[in-house]
Amino acid sequence: MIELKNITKTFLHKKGNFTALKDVSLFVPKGKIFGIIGASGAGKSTLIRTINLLEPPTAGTVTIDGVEITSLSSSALAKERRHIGMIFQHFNLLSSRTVFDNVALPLELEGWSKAAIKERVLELLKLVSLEDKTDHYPANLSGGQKQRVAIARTLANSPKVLLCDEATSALDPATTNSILALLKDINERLNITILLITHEMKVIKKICDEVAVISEGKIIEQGLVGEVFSNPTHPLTREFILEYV
Ligand SMILES: Nc1ncnc2c1ncn2[C@@H]1O[C@H](COP(=O)(O)OP(=O)(O)OP(=O)(O)O)[C@@H](O)[C@H]1O
Repeated sequence: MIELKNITKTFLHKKGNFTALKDVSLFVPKGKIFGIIGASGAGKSTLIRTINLLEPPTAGTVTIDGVEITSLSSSALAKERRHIGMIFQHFNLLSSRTVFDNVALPLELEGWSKAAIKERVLELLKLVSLEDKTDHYPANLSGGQKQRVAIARTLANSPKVLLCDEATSALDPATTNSILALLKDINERLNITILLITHEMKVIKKICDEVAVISEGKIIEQGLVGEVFSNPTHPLTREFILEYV
């Protein structure tokens, strides 16, 4: 479903270039939850941003559901991007819009009718258990509620893939668990493939089917979560597991 082949990303600067991703290859099967774990500065954010080409790779290809998006024109890419949802650590909601209007935004941009928007937004808010907050503004919501709004908004376009950029890192442990449970529920109910990045092994253990460990821009280990936990081959993977247990 998501295939990265030989992705390299070099940031070009006058003071010197920096290669943040080095020959990264990954395959995320349809309907699975795939986690990428790494320490600060390992290249996680850069990697997840290359998947929807927010950060175009310097070399390598990205293929989503059979479409190699790295070779598309900008108009074709804009169309494909609608199938790729993304949520962020700091939610990225519009503070001047209510919960309802935040979720409605992608549908307004697609030219949906008012009646169809209302039906869809209420359905999405029910899915994330926020039916009672439609008229609230983001400033009056908890962190977990804000992330639920962001999830509902990104699901509005019925994406095939959901990218989660440290989606629970700003949340307390109980709220983290409820958001992870929601992501698992969405994955199972809507069959959406999820790729997430995190610095916490408990996130991987809780919902991921497969995991890759990234260090200094390279994937140093990957496999099924159960197998990597029972038989880690790289010292850094062992460190992450020890922090978890
Ligand atoms: N625009 C940029 N120009 C130059 N270097 C960059 C740029 N963006 C990221 N980097 C560098 O690339 C490396 C990887 O950064 P990245 O943000 O992907 O790491 P990360 O694993 O997500 O870290 P964190 O968990 O702290 O967010 C870092 O050394 C960072 O300084």
